[in-house]
Amino acid sequence: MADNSRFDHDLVLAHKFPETTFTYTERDAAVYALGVGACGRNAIDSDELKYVYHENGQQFVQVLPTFAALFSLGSLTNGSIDLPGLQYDPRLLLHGQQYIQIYKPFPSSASLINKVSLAGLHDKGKAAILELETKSYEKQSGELLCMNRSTIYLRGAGGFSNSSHPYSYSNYPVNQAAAPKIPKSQPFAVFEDCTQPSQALLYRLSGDYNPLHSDPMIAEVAGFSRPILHGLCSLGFAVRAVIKCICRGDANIIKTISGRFLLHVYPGETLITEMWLEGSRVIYQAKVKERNRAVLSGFVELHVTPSL
Ligand SMILES: CCC/C=C/C(=O)SCCNC(=O)CCNC(=O)[C@H](O)C(C)(C)COP(=O)([O-])OP(=O)([O-])OC[C@H]1O[C@@H](n2cnc3c(N)ncnc32)[C@H](O)[C@@H]1OP(=O)([O-])[O-]
Repeated sequence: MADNSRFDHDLVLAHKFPETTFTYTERDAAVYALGVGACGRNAIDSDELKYVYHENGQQFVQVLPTFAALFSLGSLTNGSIDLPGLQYDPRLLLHGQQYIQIYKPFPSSASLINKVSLAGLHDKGKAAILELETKSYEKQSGELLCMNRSTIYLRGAGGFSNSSHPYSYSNYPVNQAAAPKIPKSQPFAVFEDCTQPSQALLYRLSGDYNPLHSDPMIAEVAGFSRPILHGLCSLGFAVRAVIKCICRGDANIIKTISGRFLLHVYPGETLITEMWLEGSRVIYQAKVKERNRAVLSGFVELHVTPSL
């Protein structure tokens, strides 16, 4: 049992995060797109080539909406977070959820200013849950580009408050919570995609260097038979499926992305994304084919109701 006597929720809550900057280039956008499987099955895929190549030059490449999630990585060091009052074993950290609001399409390169705040902190007994909100502004125009809310699941770090009244703080609307009800009906669309055995090694080059995704010994300590895929990589695969099957390749109609990581994915496994359309909201669930287990579920909100 972890010693959480030094876990101080008031200290965590009082922490003021410094503003950080994040600069990316066209190359970063393309490396990210390859990391989440764009063009992985077809190098000339007309919906996806635009994220890695443009005939008039790299400055015209488009940026996937899930690229936004990278902007929030500045709060982490090697995939884990260090805050006064926060007591946990970084090897047991897992990504629980991600919520992204997109306010305008991303330029192919940009310098951003990130304003980070604590959006939630919960004692779940066996785990602590930390939620960080990152608002990213374009440095040049000062315009708000997107907001990320990352939920970090700290196994073994719960039990820091009175178990009859477990501590729970959040400062955002409940309807933005990530787990939608999966419809019982047949999915509107289904998309199957293979992750590569090297997927996590490629994805980490986009900035999440947590060794859980690359080091067999660390993965074993964390309770896995081998390194696991980044949650945000699985999210990238699932949202690509939505862009392809529902948005007809037009990612600019995506307004909000939400996902809850239900179970780990091993690089090399096949992801089957099932999608249901409810007006302008797409509910999705991704399963690993080899284990027939749901690994990710969430929703994508669109600016328009697609005419299909
Ligand atoms: C961040 C950057 C670093 C990146 C790292 C990665 O990519 S790692 C790779 C990517 N990530 C992964 O691979 C992680 C995959 N996911 C998992 O392995 C498991 O879902 C788990 C270990 C996170 C939780 O399982 P479990 O059996 O221990 O949980 P339980 O069902 O007993 O519920 C306990 C409480 O927690 C709540 N809650 C539950 N799940 C989530 C969630 N995802 N999210 C939020 N909350 C969650 C649940 O509602 C309940 O609260 P309630 O309702 O009582 O108030």
